[in-house]
Amino acid sequence: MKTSYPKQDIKVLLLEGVSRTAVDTFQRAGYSQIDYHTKSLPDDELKARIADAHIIGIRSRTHLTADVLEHAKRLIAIGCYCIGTNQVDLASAQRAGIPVFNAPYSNTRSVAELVIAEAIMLLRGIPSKNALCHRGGWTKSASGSFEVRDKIIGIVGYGHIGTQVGLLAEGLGMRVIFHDIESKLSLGNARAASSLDDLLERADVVTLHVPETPSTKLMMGQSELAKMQKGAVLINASRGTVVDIDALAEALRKEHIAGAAIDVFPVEPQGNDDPFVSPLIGMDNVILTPHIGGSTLEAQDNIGIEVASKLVRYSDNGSTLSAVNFPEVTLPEHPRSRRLLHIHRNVPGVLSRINELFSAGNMNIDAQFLQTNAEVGYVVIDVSADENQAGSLRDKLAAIPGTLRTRVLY
Ligand SMILES: NC(=O)C1=CN([C@@H]2O[C@H](COP(=O)(O)OP(=O)(O)OC[C@H]3O[C@@H](n4cnc5c(N)ncnc54)[C@H](O)[C@@H]3O)[C@@H](O)[C@H]2O)C=CC1
Ligand SMILES: O=C(O)C(=O)COP(=O)(O)O
Repeated sequence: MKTSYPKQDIKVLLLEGVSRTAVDTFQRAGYSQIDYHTKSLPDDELKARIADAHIIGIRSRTHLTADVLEHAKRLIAIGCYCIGTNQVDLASAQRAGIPVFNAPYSNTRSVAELVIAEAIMLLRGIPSKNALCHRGGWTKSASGSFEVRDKIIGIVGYGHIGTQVGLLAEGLGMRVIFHDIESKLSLGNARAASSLDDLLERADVVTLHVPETPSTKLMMGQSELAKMQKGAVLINASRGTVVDIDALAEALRKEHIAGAAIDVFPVEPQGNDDPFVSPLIGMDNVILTPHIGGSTLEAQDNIGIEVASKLVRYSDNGSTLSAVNFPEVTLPEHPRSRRLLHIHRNVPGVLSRINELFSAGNMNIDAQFLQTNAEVGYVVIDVSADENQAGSLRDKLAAIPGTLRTRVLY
């Protein structure tokens, strides 16, 4: 699709080594200005580079705060090449008229598989045995080694990943209980625990699958860890803010918790080769992984295509389907019309001002799509107009009070 603003002038900034499938997807769609980085960028460099980017693609490490977004004067869309979107100030992006897209399921299975592997490893005490063998030691003993069969796995956050973990665990003969703040349909024989405390008191394996939100911040602190059964194990592949890492280190030192597998940390290095610091370093009974729960080639390749396609679709066509912070509008193409986009604060009177503009210009509207949420309204107008008329309409649309952004798409 040929757009009014030439695609070769649209700058795409891709960070954190997103899959090359993302680059291919952009290139195949005609986008050639791709600035690709394998790491996240320090704040200053991020602000400098985002200043003239039209599209940015990040993973979990890059924080797009209100302050950073202030510098993003030309940004039209953000792609999170992952599930979590906590690293983006979604409200600020919305107020700036910038939709945010992610890949809500592409790495779900990868995380679930890792968690199951870790549950088996931890209940067998493998991390310590492995570490000792590497040091030339030998502990051939069944002491502290258990089958997962018939053990209880307690899943905190029974969403996409949590339910997958539950199904896989049940396939291994585990008993599944879960805790969620929403009422959830139990899959298989899973049962809802009556509370988080109830889950912690009963589970042999506690695994966390909640998003980073104010309600999950440090939800596993000293007192919650103390409520876990002596000898139970903890897995965290959600977000580093969910567990009080010092309290966990202490519970492990005291051998109240027998082992842990931790994939996410309160502070993570900016990229490979940067140093990793954690109070858990050196603990033989802890599996430490560098935030790779979702890092399988299958997942990353799919994510690359999925998120880049959503960004291309928005940039080419205006579709915001599956945006996480924005009214969702999905649109058939009307190549014989001119397409104008108008993003505005959701205040009374904007739509009538838009319609007045078109009726005053005696212009035929071929199609109009509108969606609003509490904060923002998004209108797409297909109109029979020539290039000059469309340009002048855009200027008039931009002058309507409450306007956040306006574009002639094609
Ligand atoms: N380690 C890694 O590489 C990866 C980590 N993740 C993390 O896993 C998280 C979960 O992913 P999904 O399962 O896809 O999300 P989801 O949105 O499908 O599920 C999250 C569940 O947590 C529940 N929840 C929210 N607050 C809660 C609370 N305070 N207490 C109990 N339950 C609560 C929600 O109601 C929901 O059911 C993501 O937000 C992301 O942070 C996701 C993918 C890869
Ligand atoms: O999908 C998520 O939310 C993840 O945590 C994975 O993040 P990553 O793309 O590996 O930085």
